[in-house]
Parts: sequence; C-alpha cells; structure tokens
Amino acid sequence: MLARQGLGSAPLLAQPLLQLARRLSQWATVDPQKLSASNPAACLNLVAGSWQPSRESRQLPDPLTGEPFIAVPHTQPDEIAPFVKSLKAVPKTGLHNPLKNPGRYLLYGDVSFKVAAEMRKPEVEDFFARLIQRVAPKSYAQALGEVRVTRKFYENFGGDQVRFLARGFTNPGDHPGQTSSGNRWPYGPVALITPFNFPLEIPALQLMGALYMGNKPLLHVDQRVSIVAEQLLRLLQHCGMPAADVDLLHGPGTTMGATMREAQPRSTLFTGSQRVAERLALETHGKVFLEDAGFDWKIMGPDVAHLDYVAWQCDQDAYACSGQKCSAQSMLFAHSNWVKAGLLERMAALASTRKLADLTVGPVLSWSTEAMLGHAQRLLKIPGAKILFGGKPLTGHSIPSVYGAVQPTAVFVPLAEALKPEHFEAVTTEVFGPFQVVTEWSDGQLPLVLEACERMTNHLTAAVVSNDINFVQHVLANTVNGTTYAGIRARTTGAPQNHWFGPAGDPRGAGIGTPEAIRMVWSCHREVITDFGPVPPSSALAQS
Ligand SMILES: NC(=O)c1ccc[n+]([C@@H]2O[C@H](COP(=O)([O-])OP(=O)(O)OC[C@H]3O[C@@H](n4cnc5c(N)ncnc54)[C@H](O)[C@@H]3O)[C@@H](O)[C@H]2O)c1
Repeated sequence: MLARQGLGSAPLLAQPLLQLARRLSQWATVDPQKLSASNPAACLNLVAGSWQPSRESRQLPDPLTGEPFIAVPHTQPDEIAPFVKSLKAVPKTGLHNPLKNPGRYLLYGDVSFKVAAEMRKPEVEDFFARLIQRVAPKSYAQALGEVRVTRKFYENFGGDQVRFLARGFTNPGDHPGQTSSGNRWPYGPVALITPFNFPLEIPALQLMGALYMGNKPLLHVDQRVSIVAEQLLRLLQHCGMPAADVDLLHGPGTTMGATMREAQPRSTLFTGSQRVAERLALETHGKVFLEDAGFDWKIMGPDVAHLDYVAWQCDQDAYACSGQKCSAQSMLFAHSNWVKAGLLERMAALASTRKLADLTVGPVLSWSTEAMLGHAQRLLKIPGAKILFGGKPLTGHSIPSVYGAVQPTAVFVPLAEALKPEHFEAVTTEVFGPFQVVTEWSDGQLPLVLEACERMTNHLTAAVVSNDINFVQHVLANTVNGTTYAGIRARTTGAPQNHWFGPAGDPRGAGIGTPEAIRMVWSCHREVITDFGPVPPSSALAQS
C-alpha cells in the first residue's frame, strides 16, 4: 500500500500510453509500475555482446513492502571466465584512440544525441524515474531530477563533443621537422563499480566517459539496483551502441572483485564506501580512481539573511533522498547569529513535514534502524549533546528489517567537545541516512571550525553560507573540499551536470560530469614527438 502511495505522488501516465511507448521504443524489458511478487522482473548479465543468465538468482525484496520483486543474477566466482576473457581481449590501445578508429568518436556523439532524444520523451523519463523509485526509494521529484541530469549529460556530448574530448595540443620542437604533441589515450580494458544511491546517473555518466575515451568497461552496479543500469544498456544498444562495447556483471561485489583480480583491468573507477575503496586501492596496486565516502560540512557565516531559503536548503541537503547522497550535509556549523534567528526551529519544522507516503523520507539501504539509533546514542554520551529533532524509528510501515527506517534526525554536539580526540571520530562518522550533526560557533571560534575541517578525512562537498566575501575567501583559502559551494545560496547537494563533482586532497580522487573529469579519469596523456627531418650533415654532429 505504501509503495503505491509513494510511487503515485506524481501524475500517472495512462497505462495504454505507457504500453504504447514500450512497444514503440522496443528496448525496455520491465514495467516499473507492475513489478511485484506475482509479476517479478528477471535481470541478465551482458558479456561479449550477449545477454546471459547466471546459475543462481537472488530474489530482491521490494524496499517498501519486503515482497520479492526482482530476480537478479547472483553470479559466482566460478562463472566469471567469460567476463575475464572479454576484458582480456581488449588491447591497451583501446577500441579507438586519436589514431585508430576515429569514426567511433562520432558514433558515440550520435549515440548520445539519440539517447538524449529518447530521454526527452515523457514516457521514457517517467519509466526511469519510477524504476529508480522502485529500487532506491526517493521522492518522484528527486528521481526525476536524476533522470534529467543524466539526459542533460547526454545532450552535452552529442555531435562532435565526444571527438573534442580527445583534443590534444602541439608544441614547436627544437629544430626543423620536430614537433611534440600531447594526446589523450585510452587505457583499454577498464572496470567501473557504482553504488546503490544513484542507480542511473552515476553508472551512466561514468560509463559514457569510459566509452567516449575509447575504453571497454566492465560495469558492476550494486546488485540491489542494477536493474536500472541494465535497462540503460538496452536503451544504449537501441540507440546504436555496439552490443559488445560494455560488459555488465550483476551479482555480489565480491564476484566483481574476483573478476578484477583475474582480468586485471588497466584502470578502475570506484564509487562507494571508503572500506571497499581502500581494499581496491591495495588489490589494484593503486590503479584506481576513487569517489568514496562523503562527510560533508556546511559553515554558516555571521551574516544572517534569507532565513527561510537557507533553512529549506539545509533540509534538502540533509534529508532529501533520506540523506543517502554522498554529498548530504553531515555536519552543520551554524554561527550563533543563525541559531538566535531561529534556524534550528525552522529546520525541525521542515523535517517534520517529511513522510513515507510521498517518499520524502524512506528506507535506508546500507544502515539498519538499530545502527543509526545506536550511533545517535553514542553521540548523546558526549557532554552537552542533545537530540534537536528525530532520533526515533519510523512507524506504521512495511519496510523490511534489512533496511533502516528513521525520522530525519539532528544531534547537537558542542563544538569544543566535538573537537576532543575521544569524540571526533564519532562526530565525523558518515551516517548514510537522514542524519546530521549540528554545532554552533561564535565570533572568535572560526579557527576551531577550520581545525575540525582540517582533521576530517574525506573532502567531497562543502558549503560556505555567507555573502561576506572576506569571510568566504578565508574559509575557502583554508579548506580543500573538491566541490565547494559559496554564497548565501550555497548547498552541499544537487550537483548537476554543469560542474565538476568529486573529492579533492587525494591523488586517487576522481571526478564526474564534465569534460575535464572524463579526460582525467578515463584517459592518460601520451606525448608523441615527431622528428621527420631534415637531418643535419655529418660534419655538424658533435659527440657529447
Ligand atoms: N564520492 C562519491 O561520488 C559517492 C557517490 C555515491 C556514493 N558514495 C558513497 O558510497 C557509500 C554508500 O554505498 P555503499 O555503502 O553501498 O557502498 P559499497 O562500497 O558497499 O558498495 C559500492 C559498490 O562496490 C561493490 N563492491 C563491494 N565489495 C566489492 C569488492 N570486494 N570488489 C569490488 N566491488 C565491490 C558493491 O557491489 C557496489 O556495487 C557512501 O559512503 C557514500 O558516501 C560516494
């Protein structure tokens, strides 16, 4: 019942229209509206251009009702040989590079154009938004936002834009006939691993970057949501992508790990937890780009303005998608002027309007209810700590117990206590759910706030909320987060496709979304020095 309510929060397209769209487009193999225990979906692996089942399937529970509704291949390590063979067959020079098969740059410009056109159709947009909602429940607005950002990315790389990604440069040489040129070269066989929280956007943007630059990726998406990536691949094939350009491995992460150990991809992009990131960094001997944990902070300066807007942005940043964004606001440093102005009460009021019925709060896929409430209790042992709002389980639902369900929660911890070594680790632990830590600072305490930022280990997104240019510049000058928003409208979440998104301060840090991110993650620099002569006379040759 809840599932129906949540998913029905946007106007439903008439069923006949959806069916017509499905018939016309001829690529989708599931109907997100109809997925249920009596009508389960079945996923398939893709290897060397062919869709294949695995020996066993895993029955995934509907995150809102617990009913099994999707059978996904549970590929085991003794079934990975075809994936290893497929990746090993790829040369280091890739499927294309600036000197080989350049027509494929144009092919991918064309594929991107067609995918964008498909995604512009209301029924296709709705298809992906609802499929996302079924496996990673979030409000319709959030799911639709994910689809639209993805579509805009495809729009950005239509036409000649893929070819321009591989743009190089030349420098004059030392003598006639010599020039040097820098080229963007692919790695060839590569791996791409993505988590559950953005089932369409993260796989789509990183996958295309890999393909655009001439690599052949082995894609693995968290098994609980990989049905979305499979449907995306079917759409890509429909729009002209050669079927053998990508392999898709459904199954446990450990099977992907085993495949990588055997196939030895020449580069890997991993998005997910810090635990798995560090493991892969060791296993790949450092040949990995990382988008890992996000413990994201927001510092509010002394200048209070636009209280309603700023409170709304805080609520969005901390609790949209039930806090399951790597960019979610994990810690808020509010200047006492904001606290006096009533910011925290407004945030509490906004959080109280979130409800399961429209999925503005919903299941948490990687933290249980007990773990989140246990973490709150741990924080409450810190002197002066208190619950500002939330801190209780959601009630009246059928979310299976493997998933978490808590109210949007904020725990206040005094700044001086948060900084103590015995508390700092707990205070700065990323809870991947609707959970944030709030603290307050006063005039003269900015060095303590900046000390907290200096001691944190992850530097993904950050926000400096102020229109005081000197204050903003001081905070920016003394922090490193890779995606930092500054100004009274600063946020931590909602990265669109028009700017770089990724961590900083770690040489393994990856990026997503922009031409620079694609070039950095999915290609390497190759310098070619041409030296065709004329050759100087023998009399001019001196030994050195
Ligand atoms: N920095 C970013 O851009 C970004 C974006 C989204 C999520 N995240 C982070 O992801 C985390 C949430 O996701 P999670 O906890 O489900 O991540 P996770 O690390 O458990 O899983 C991520 C992916 O890794 C795979 N995996 C697991 N073990 C593996 C192994 N041994 N070898 C190869 N692959 C393996 C999983 O199947 C999944 O596809 C949060 O910490 C969040 O901040 C980061």
